[in-house]
This record gives sequence, structure tokens and C-alpha cells, in this order.
Amino acid sequence: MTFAVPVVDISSYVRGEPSAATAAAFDAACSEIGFVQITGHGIPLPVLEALGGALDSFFGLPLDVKKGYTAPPRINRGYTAPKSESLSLSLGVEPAGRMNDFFEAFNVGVPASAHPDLDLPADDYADNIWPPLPGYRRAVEAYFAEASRVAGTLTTIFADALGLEPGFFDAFTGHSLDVLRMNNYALPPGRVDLDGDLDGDLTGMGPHTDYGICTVLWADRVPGLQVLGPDRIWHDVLPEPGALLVNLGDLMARWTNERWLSTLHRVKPPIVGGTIERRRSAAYFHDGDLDAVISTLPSCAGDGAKYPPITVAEHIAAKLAGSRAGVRNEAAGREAARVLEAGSQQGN
Ligand SMILES: O=C(O)CCC(=O)C(=O)O
Ligand SMILES: [Fe+2]
Repeated sequence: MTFAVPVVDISSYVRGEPSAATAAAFDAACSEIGFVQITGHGIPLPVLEALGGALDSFFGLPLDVKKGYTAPPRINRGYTAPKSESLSLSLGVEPAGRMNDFFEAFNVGVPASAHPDLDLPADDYADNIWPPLPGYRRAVEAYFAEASRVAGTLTTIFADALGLEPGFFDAFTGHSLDVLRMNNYALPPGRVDLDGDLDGDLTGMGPHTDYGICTVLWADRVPGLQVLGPDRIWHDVLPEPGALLVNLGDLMARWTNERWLSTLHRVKPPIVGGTIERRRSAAYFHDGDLDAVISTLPSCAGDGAKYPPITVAEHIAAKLAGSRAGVRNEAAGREAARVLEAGSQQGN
């Protein structure tokens, strides 16, 4: 079977014009793969280029300077150093405390001050940390605003694709807990034992599903990202030029009773010609309102709901405790089973 992440042009929805063909293409892609590549998203090229420049300027700083922008694990903001997170712990498939992912990241999110009329918890809607690099904050905020707009367009498409009333997701996303995680996959020169580490434990980012509603993913066209296909094999995925990747998170799998899947993905060491090449990505997580309750949609319940209702707060807290604080998540049985089923198949 050939594996491909479908490309869908969303420009009609970006213009505010619903399109049955676009919604149907999303339904097919979300049902079969759980990943989509979107074109026609309308994010201006200079905004994307400035985001890349911001990543370069921050991650180019010395490690001890970057570590100065680290927040405690419960605050999903600022810098995370290589090997201080383990995404597979969000699924509970590894012993707790084993922090092996070599990505480094910088997180920014929606602060409580963005919604002055609401009384939002300060730890979840934490203030951002901004390194004093010229243009950094402006570039990241400009991309954040564009990705937020695209995420809103996606939920409009999702409502049409699922046959829900227009605006269905608005009630769950008015103060959505959105986070942009900018990732850098690079290893200091000379530190990697290519024979030893690569055959063994070295992981760019461990296998995981994303936690929320959907993720908008900008990535360099450098190999590394792998998606677990319906054939239970890990497949390499490179975005088409100009396209953004979109993948569904766990909350969408819960809403749809797995008609749509939160697809497992991971990042292998990006090896080109026998050496590790630097790779960058930026994942915008559209996670929903902290206090929203996610229950299986009646139209998807079929013979019964596979998941009990859960608040966004409960679900995200269990996942983040795994990935950021090393506390194995015991509540992700359905996703963990899929990782273990895929076993050690390495894909193409
Ligand atoms: O680097 C990538 O392409 C994937 C990143 C990712 O899966 C994440 O940040 O959740
Ligand atoms: Fe992810």
C-alpha cells in the first residue's frame, strides 16, 4: 500500500465560503490517515520566514543562556532543553522518569491576560517568557496569530465534515488553551556516536498523539517526522512546498468515537548522508477551553462511547505530567495499545 498524506486546498474556507468538496476531502483524510497537508492557508511567506529566523536566533544561543528561559514542568512556557521531556510518557509506554527525547523547544501560549473578562487559572494560561532578541517576540506573535486563525478555519471545516451545525466548536474554543511549541532537532557536533546511539535509544521526539483538538504543524523539508499508517507501519512524511501539516488530537478522537483518529507520530534523528542534519518545526496546538467537557458526539456514538466524558483540563494535565514531569500517564490505554501493536516496525 502506498502511504500519502492527502493535500487539501482550504482557500475557499479562508475566504469565508464553505465548500462541500473541501469538507468531504477532510472527512476522508481524517478518517483514513488523521494527517492532512493544507494549502491555501493564507499565511504570508514573510511571516513564515520570520518564524524560521526567530527559531534560528533563539536556538543559536549558548545552552546555558537558553536554560535561563526554563519554566517549571507545570508551566508549559519557555525553553525545554534536550532530554528534559519524553513524549512517550504521555502515553505511558515507557518507565517513568526516562527523559530521552533530544529535541529542544520553546513554548508560547495564550495568557490569562488575553481574556480579561474571565477568571482563568494563571498556571494553565501562563504569561509568556520573551528572550530579548531583536524581532523575536514580534515574529513569534505574528505567526501565532496566523496559526490561530487557521485553527479556527479548521474547526469550521470539521463541523461541516462531521455534519454538525456551523459554529459547533465555537462553544469549546472561546478561550482555547493554545500553545505553539517551536522545536529544534540538533545535536552538538562530535557528541553523537552514530553507530551506538542511532541503533539504540536516540529519539528526536518519542511516539505520541497530540493532546487537543488539532495541530497546525510547520516543518522544514528535512526527514525525521514519521506517522503510523493504517497498515501499522511508520512512514516518513515531508510537507509539500508551501503546505502546512494538520493532525488531529485526542479530543477529536474522543468526540468522534474514533471515526477520526489522533494519529501516532514520532521524530527520528534526521539523518542525511550518514550525519544528523538540523531540523526545525513549530507545532500550534489548538486544545480547547480548559473547562470544556468533551463527550462523544451523539451522531458518532454508534453502539456506545469508547471514552467517558472528560474536561480538557483533566486530559491535558495527565498528558503534560507524562511528557514534562516524567509521571507515566496510565489513562492513555487506547493510544498506548496502538504504539505497542506497531512494535518495532521501522517503516520505509
Ligand atoms: O517535529 C515535528 O515534525 C513533529 C512535532 C510534534 O509532533 C509535536 O511537537 O508534537
Ligand atoms: Fe506531535
